[in-house]
Amino acid sequence: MSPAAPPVGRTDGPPLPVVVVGAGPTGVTAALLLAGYGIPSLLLDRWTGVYPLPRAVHLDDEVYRILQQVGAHRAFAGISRPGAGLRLLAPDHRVLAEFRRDATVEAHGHPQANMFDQPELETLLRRRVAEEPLVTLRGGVEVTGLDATDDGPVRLRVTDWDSGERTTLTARYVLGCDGANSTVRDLVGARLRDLGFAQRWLVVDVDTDAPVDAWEGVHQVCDPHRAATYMRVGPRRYRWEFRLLPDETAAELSVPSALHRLIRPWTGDVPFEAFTVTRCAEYTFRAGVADRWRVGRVFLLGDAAHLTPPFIGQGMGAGLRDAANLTWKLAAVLAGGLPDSALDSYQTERGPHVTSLIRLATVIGRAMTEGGEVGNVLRRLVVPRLGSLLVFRRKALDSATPALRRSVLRQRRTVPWGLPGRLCPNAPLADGRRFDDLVGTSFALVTVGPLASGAERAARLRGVVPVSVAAGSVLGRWLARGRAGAALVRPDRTVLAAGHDVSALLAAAPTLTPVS
Ligand SMILES: O=C(O)/C=C/c1cccc(O)c1
Repeated sequence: MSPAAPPVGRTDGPPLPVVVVGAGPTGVTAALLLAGYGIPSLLLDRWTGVYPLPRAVHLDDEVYRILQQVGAHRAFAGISRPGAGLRLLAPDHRVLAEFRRDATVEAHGHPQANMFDQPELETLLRRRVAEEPLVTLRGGVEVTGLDATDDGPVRLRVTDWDSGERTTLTARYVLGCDGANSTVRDLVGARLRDLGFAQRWLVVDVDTDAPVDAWEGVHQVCDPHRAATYMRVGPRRYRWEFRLLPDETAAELSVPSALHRLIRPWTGDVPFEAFTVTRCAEYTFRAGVADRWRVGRVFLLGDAAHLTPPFIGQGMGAGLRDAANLTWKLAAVLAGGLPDSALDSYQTERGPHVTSLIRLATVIGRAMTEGGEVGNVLRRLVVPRLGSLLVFRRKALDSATPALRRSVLRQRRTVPWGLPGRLCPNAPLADGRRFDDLVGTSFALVTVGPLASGAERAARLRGVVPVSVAAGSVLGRWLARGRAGAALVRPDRTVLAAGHDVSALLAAAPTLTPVS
């Protein structure tokens, strides 16, 4: 924790630019991204340290790019291991379908699937916070009140858990990243819309140096009698999840003999004593999306805005995607380069994206658990054909997740093959760097061949990084596939606009640095 919060932001001082409530992965990432755009923030959390128990275990290559943007990718490489992919298995563990993930790094510059231990990730993100002068972290405090009007600063009442001292802060914007039971969501009157999925599962985390001789990807056992998930998370760490049947309690399955029976299909003859169970707890996996992600100048991010069952490993990443989507816009608004109304695009863009991933996760969850014996027959027929679904289908240069198809930032409707709304690949460039290394926190204009000197000057004046590529290069081919000669790419790597008129593309780039 930083020694003390700055005095600014109290009601008697100038408002803070941004207060972030919740210092989990989403909140910390949002604060670090804001710092990258030069925006100071105060990060508040109920606890003083990192929550010690494992939760999320996977992120994909798109989300890895966000960790790169906050300078955490090298440390993350040290604590994560590439995942081999996803297998859907029959009750007898025969493989029904396999979706391999690539540990080489073609589209986004990082392995496609990455397994990790969440407390380790949070610890390294906190280390980045400690290095970052623009982020002040205050732990042990709770937000107990919020007054949000549409145009004035937000007033937050904050209570210190130890001393009971109450402070009132003001902020121009507040980001509620305070998780599934979000206080901020309640205080602004937003509601989580239930998407009709609730299943009780037993989550078992294990530490061992005993060999677990299993395929190094995620195993999803489709079995209405005992659906299960298994995956290796780290050199010594393993996760199992078992669906609880309606009449079962977590307690009865948590005793060593019952646990041993459950994990034996993977551990074989290894004695149960070789495994240290670090957590064995019941979770209800739910699906839901908040009705409003913005109320005045308060925004909801991460689990405060949406809940996803874990079956495709996209839960935590969704929060980091929220942070990447919102923070550059907030920076542009605070710099005077975009109107406040541009922030409405946050829910417009992120809502459909996260909803489609939640729906896919629930489809997988149901495919694993429902239908009895008839379901088992159907699964044998249908599951091998799931490869046509997004997330499962990963071709070179494809994104893992859908394009952002709706946005108030774009005037025209996009066409299915078009680049707007898609992520620009983090492709290698002629000088050996990759796209993200060159572009950093700026807008970029990707063109085939160099820009004319006037256009290059105009780009630099607007803070847009020109990226000229050869027609046969990865990005040159990507532009051609999108039937465009140039693409304007936002700092969150999403294509804002594409076409052939470079001046029109440049004019669409907002200012991210203060307008004097
Ligand atoms: O699709 C993948 O590569 C990973 C899927 C995944 C990851 C973590 C947990 C899961 O239940 C699925």
